[in-house]
Amino acid sequence: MSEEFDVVPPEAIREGRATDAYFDRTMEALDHAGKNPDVVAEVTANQFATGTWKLLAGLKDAAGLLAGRAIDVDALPEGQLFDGGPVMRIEGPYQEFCRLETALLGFLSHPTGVATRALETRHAAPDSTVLSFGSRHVHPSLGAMIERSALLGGLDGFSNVAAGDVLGREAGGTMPHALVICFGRGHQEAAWRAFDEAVPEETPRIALTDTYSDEVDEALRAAAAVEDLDGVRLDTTGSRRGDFRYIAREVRWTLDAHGHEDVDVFLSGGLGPEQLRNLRDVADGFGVGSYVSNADPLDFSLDIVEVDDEPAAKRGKLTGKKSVYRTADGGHHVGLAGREGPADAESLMEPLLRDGELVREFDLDAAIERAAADAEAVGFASENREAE
Ligand SMILES: O=P(O)(O)OC[C@H]1O[C@H](OP(=O)(O)OP(=O)(O)O)[C@H](O)[C@@H]1O
Repeated sequence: MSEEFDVVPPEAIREGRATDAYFDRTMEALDHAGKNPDVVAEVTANQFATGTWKLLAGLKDAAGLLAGRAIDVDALPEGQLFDGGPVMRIEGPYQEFCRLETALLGFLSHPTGVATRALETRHAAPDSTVLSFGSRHVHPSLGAMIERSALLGGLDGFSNVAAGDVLGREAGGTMPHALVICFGRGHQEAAWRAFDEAVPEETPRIALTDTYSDEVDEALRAAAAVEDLDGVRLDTTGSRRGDFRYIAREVRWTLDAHGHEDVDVFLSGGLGPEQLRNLRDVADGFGVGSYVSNADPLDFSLDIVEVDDEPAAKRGKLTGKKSVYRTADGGHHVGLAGREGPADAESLMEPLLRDGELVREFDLDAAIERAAADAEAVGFASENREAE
């Protein structure tokens, strides 16, 4: 048995080996015919606006893949919302990037799906702490992508430790049921105290209080057992849940009644935007997993739209190099490049590579800020509420 995991290595991705085989055949056929036309190709999910905003993510890795090839690339900035039209444009000899299409689309499609779900989640509870707990649901090689996309969408933190190493940020979390169970039924205090004594001072003391018995009872016991307890987490199993909002309210009420107003209440387990809107006034924070991590990838495709300066495309696709604009009223407009755009509109495509050289810096914090500001500009939150 091989000791290697079944993971395509980064070098294979960079070399263009992580490709659909038909691109290898295409290269052979083009070489055989002595053809390598200058093309313009665009990455697009929907050609026309659909009324559904998406949040562009994955651009840093996409740029890293395309760097070093004799091509010019323009793209929307990472953290930009878009609704129809291209997010990236590649110009150059087709053979320079033919075999990279598969990995390029993957680098953009999956993070964009995850980041968009994170943004929806963020807007469902704008004033709460929301952490990404979902890396357990996906292949471990995707951990950093999941957590980076979750941050881009506005979540406050994440749980995957190795992703933290990749992103240069520290993972966070509370405690699992396994810790409490290791100390045995009836000995929850021992688990909470061991945690308090063992973890670094800066780690928030948040006790999991749903393992063996009633949440209200365990929350009070945790508050009594751990001096300066920061919070309790309820992850009540679905079959025992009844009304999670009532359970959270009762826990909050009882903690307050016993003088523990400063102990926060965190909730987790199967939560998404709908649940967060229902729970945000009775809890201080949430752990959200599958709703974000299990997002469907957005269906991006790469299409040639010009060959040797002439409009071209397969039928059903719009020919010609395009420009993308944010209009003054927060709308998204797509038009042919070189034509006049709407009055007072901001053109969104920016240079990414020039002759293979990276000409843009990637700053995750700046992208997070852009996503938040653009969501505001396009009315993402109110649109989301209308969709309820
Ligand atoms: O339901 P999701 O939104 O995907 O949330 C991710 C996980 O976080 C919670 O687990 P917890 O940390 O309590 O794990 P444990 O039961 O293994 O201790 C929850 O029960 C989920 O398993």
